[in-house]
Amino acid sequence: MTMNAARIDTTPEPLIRLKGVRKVYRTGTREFVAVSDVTMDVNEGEMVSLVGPSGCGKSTLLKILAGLHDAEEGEVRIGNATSAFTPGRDVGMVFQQALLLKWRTILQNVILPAQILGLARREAEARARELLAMVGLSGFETKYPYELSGGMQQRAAIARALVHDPKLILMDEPFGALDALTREKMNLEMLRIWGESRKTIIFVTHSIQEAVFLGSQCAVLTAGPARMADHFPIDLPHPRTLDMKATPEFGAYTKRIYHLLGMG
Ligand SMILES: Nc1ncnc2c1ncn2[C@@H]1O[C@H](COP(=O)(O)OP(=O)(O)OP(=O)(O)O)[C@@H](O)[C@H]1O
Repeated sequence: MTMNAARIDTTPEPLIRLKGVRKVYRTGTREFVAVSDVTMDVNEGEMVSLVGPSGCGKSTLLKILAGLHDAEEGEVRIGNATSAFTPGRDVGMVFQQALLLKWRTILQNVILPAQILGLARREAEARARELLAMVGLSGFETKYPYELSGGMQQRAAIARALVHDPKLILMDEPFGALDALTREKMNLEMLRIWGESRKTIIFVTHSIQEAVFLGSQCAVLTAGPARMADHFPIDLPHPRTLDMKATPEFGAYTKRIYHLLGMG
C-alpha cells in the first residue's frame, strides 16, 4: 500500500490579510474614496508603520482593522487557524491623546478595559501593575493623570491598551502631541515594549523617520487619490539605536518614502 504523505507547510499564516481593500464615505449623493488598493499581509509579532499625509485614510484603515467600519471592496481577514480573532476582545487602541479618566488613578485607568470586558479583578490588577512596571511607571499606581507628564500619560495609555492581552494593538499617531525629545525617547521605549510584549502592532504616523525607525514593515499611503502606494519590510537590525538614523541604510528608506509621497 502506498501512502501519500501530506506536505506539511510550516510557514505561519499571517495574522492579518488585506487584499484590494477600499473604503468609500457617502454624504448624500456624493462619494469620497477614503482609502483604496490596500494589500498587505501582517505576521504575528510584527510592528507595521502606516505613514502618509493628512487625509490619506490611515485612521480609516485602523477603523476597518478594529471592526468599526466595513470595507467597501476587497478582503479583510484577521486571525488564522491557530489564533482566532474577536475585535471587541482582541484589539487594544492608543490615540494621539492619552484620554485617561481624570477622576481615576493611573492603576484604575489601566484596569478599565479589563473591567469593561468583565475579566477577573485580581488578575487584571496584577497584570496592570506588571504593565505599569514595563512602561516605566512603577510607583505611579495611585497618582492621578494630572500628576504625570504627557509622555508618562501616553505610557499609561499603552499599558491600558495591553491590559486585556489583546492580539492586535492599533496606535493612531500616539506620540504626535509630544515634544520632539520626548518623542525620540518614546520611540526607544516603544521598541523595548514591543520586544517584551511580542504584540502585533499597527502604528500610524505622519513622521517618515518614526515610520522607518519603528517598523518591521512600512506601508505608505498617499492622498489624492487615497491609496496604498507601497509596502515593504524595514530590514534594519535590532536593537535599533538613535545613531542608526544617520546611516545610509536608514537614509535609503526615508528617501524611498519621500519619493513615494512625491517629495523626492
Ligand atoms: N465619517 C466620515 N464621513 C465622511 N468622510 C470622512 C469620514 N471620516 C473620514 N472622512 C474623510 O476621509 C478621508 C480620510 O480620513 P482619515 O481620517 O482616514 O485620514 P487620515 O490619513 O487618518 O488623516 P489624518 O492624518 O489627518 O488623521 C479624509 O478626507 C476625511 O475627511
